[in-house]
Amino acid sequence: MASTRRIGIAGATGRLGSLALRLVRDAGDLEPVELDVREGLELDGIDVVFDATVLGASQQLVDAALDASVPVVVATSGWTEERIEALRARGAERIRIVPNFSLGSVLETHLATIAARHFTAVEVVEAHHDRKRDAPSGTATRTAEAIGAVRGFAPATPDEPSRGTVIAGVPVHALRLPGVVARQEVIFGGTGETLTIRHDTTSSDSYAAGILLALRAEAQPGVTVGIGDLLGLS
Ligand SMILES: NC(=O)C1=CN([C@@H]2O[C@H](COP(=O)(O)OP(=O)(O)OC[C@H]3O[C@@H](n4cnc5c(N)ncnc54)[C@H](OP(=O)(O)O)[C@@H]3O)[C@@H](O)[C@H]2O)C=CC1
Ligand SMILES: O=C(O)C1=N[C@H](C(=O)O)C[C@H](O)C1
Repeated sequence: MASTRRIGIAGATGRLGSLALRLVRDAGDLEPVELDVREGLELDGIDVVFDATVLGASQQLVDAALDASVPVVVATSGWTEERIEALRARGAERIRIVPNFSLGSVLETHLATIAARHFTAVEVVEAHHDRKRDAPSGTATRTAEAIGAVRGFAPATPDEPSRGTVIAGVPVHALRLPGVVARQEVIFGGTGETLTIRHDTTSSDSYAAGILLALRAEAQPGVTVGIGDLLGLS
């Protein structure tokens, strides 16, 4: 009989962490262990860490997991390409950083990288609930970085404050509003036309399948970004 995988969950009192806690509790093959980064980072007996906290705590947790050779699935936003490259330069192993667990969001970013080959101008507009602590979102940052890696973009009037934060040459605009869960539009501009790729998260239930997929997956060498590989996208 296969053994139960013990999942250490950091941020289990929060919105995403409590969803992960419930999913892991309800899964027959997984067992939850609540971790509080503020109270210490004892990872003995943990098979995989799931992190849904804030960037500073996430960095501490990743460091502790690397020391203890425990794989991590990072849900926390703020892991920019620059921070991920710094992890890789340290030889980090078995870290998966997932900007967004929802299938539609993963597809949106993937489709945007296809469209990026054909357009010379693009902007990203994201909207989230007003309790979100960070801006722009991890998903928008990752989407801009992925688009920017396909080809160079240069926004018109990049230095105007109302033109957003420019990430990898792509202006990113963030809205924070009650009534929204999460939404993102990637808008490409061309000659006489625009192409908008839009994803709406209507419930945090959209994260469930991706979380379980990542927690059950065999940990990959090095640092993996996203769950595209687990969905056959890369
Ligand atoms: N990858 C994805 O698909 C998704 C990612 N996210 C990301 O996950 C993260 C958490 O989001 P969400 O659950 O909405 O946030 P919440 O604010 O609801 O929860 C944050 C959790 O982190 C804990 N925490 C906060 N500060 C610290 C600290 N300094 N040290 C240790 N623990 C801390 C909180 O504990 P306490 O309450 O005790 O302060 C709480 O348990 C965000 O970065 C968000 O962007 C969110 C949704 C989906
Ligand atoms: O805080 C959230 O809610 C979300 N955070 C992630 C992000 O920053 O992209 C993922 C999703 O958008 C929900």
